[in-house]
Amino acid sequence: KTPDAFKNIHTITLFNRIFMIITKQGYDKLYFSHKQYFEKDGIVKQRIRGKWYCLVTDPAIAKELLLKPDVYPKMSIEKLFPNSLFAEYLGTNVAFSNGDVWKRHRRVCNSAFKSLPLHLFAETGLKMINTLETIDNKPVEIKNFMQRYAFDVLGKVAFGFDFNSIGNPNSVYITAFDEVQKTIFNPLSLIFPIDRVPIIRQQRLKKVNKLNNIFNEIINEKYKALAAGKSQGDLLENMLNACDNQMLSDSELRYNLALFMLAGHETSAIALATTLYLLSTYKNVQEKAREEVLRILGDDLIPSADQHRSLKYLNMIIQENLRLYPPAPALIFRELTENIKIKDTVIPAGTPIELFLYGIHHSPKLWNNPEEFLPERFEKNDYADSENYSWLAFGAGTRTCLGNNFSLIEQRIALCLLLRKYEISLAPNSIHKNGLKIHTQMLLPYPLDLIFKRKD
Ligand code: HEM
Repeated sequence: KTPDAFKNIHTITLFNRIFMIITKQGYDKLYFSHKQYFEKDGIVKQRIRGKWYCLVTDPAIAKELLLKPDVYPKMSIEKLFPNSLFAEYLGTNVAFSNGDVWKRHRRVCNSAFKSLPLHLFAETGLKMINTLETIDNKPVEIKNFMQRYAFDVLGKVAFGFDFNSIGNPNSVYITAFDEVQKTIFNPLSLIFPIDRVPIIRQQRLKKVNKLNNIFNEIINEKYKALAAGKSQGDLLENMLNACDNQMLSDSELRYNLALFMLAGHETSAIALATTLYLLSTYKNVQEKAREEVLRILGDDLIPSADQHRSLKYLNMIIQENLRLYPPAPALIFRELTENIKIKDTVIPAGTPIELFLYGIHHSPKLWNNPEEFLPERFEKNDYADSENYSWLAFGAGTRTCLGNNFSLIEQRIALCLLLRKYEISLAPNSIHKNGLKIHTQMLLPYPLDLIFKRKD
């Protein structure tokens, strides 16, 4: 029986949600097919495994939830996916913990992310552009290519390790990661917890263990390198230095490395793929961005820290892309420890709430012509200016994305290198010629072939 509190809130039926997942419809469809309710009430509900969950697009509620993490803590993975391999793989980490445990993890991670090693980003960027050179003028499936670039950036910058997936698409590392990603991060697993079936669990556990062994090996190699006085300035090294007084155990370190791979790989790759799609479609924007890159960088291939800040137009493009196609279209569930009032409805304590930022980013109440790609709308604002909670691509408040600068550096380096060298176009007869086609909850575009024609 639906409790009174929920009676007036529109329901997305379980059938509807399962149908969307099976037919690979993205979060864009979820918003547009229920837009009238999101716009009228700022909230809809769905019932999963006997419990009501709410999806919220009201920016005032977003502010309330994000500014009071103690009242609205993140729901633990164990509660979200009980006994799942997802929970086992990610353990206790900085993104899913709360309170003092989160503070301890975040302190160590903050010290690692504080000074990002630009030289390691640059190294991987140059490798990426040199590989592209060998496929000059032929269609490149850019989502996969950018996944490999983002994977190698994480390897180098976060772990000081060369995964070499740009050089070798079948590298054992990316294969091990993909296998885990495909099997344990399945959107249907929230509804059907098939991980608990013993035979399936055993098969999947083997894949998780294989990947965990890779992470353990990386940590051990790093200990040895540090003992031998070898330093690269990567994040793992900074974390180990910050852990002198045992703030994180080895397994907690591993859980965080696994989390960085999860949080920072697909997100950045999607952001780059969708930006390149936009540049290939809006040639005037591409030309203006190229002109800025050449003007600010001169003969430098990789932007310096100062040049990163001066790339104003490129930053506007990146920000507008993250508004239109937020790679994390919904935040991790928060669990209400107090009742919360939305319009005239009181949502009772205990209800899981998901901030649906795709809906916030596309709301006509918050944005003029929300479906249009207009980098100029960010002319006067910068990333920090999300005061009205209408732009939340990296979240907000104390739980804001730890890797936001990491990803922005990675994106700017790739875009500078590509814009300088190539004219970027959609491949002829692309399925995306009338708009980007997206699938799954992560806003992944369907295979996206682009042509990179060398500019002389
Ligand atoms: C375009 C790229 C990225 C996007 C759009 C993105 C988005 C987000 C968002 C929306 C959150 C907040 C989640 C919430 O409040 O529920 C978040 C948190 C987080 N992100 Fe990112 N992220 C990106 C890249 C990265 C990278 C590259 C890393 C690491 C290398 C990273 C690591 C994290 C971590 C550790 C948290 C949890 C922080 C905490 O709870 O204290 N992210 N990210």
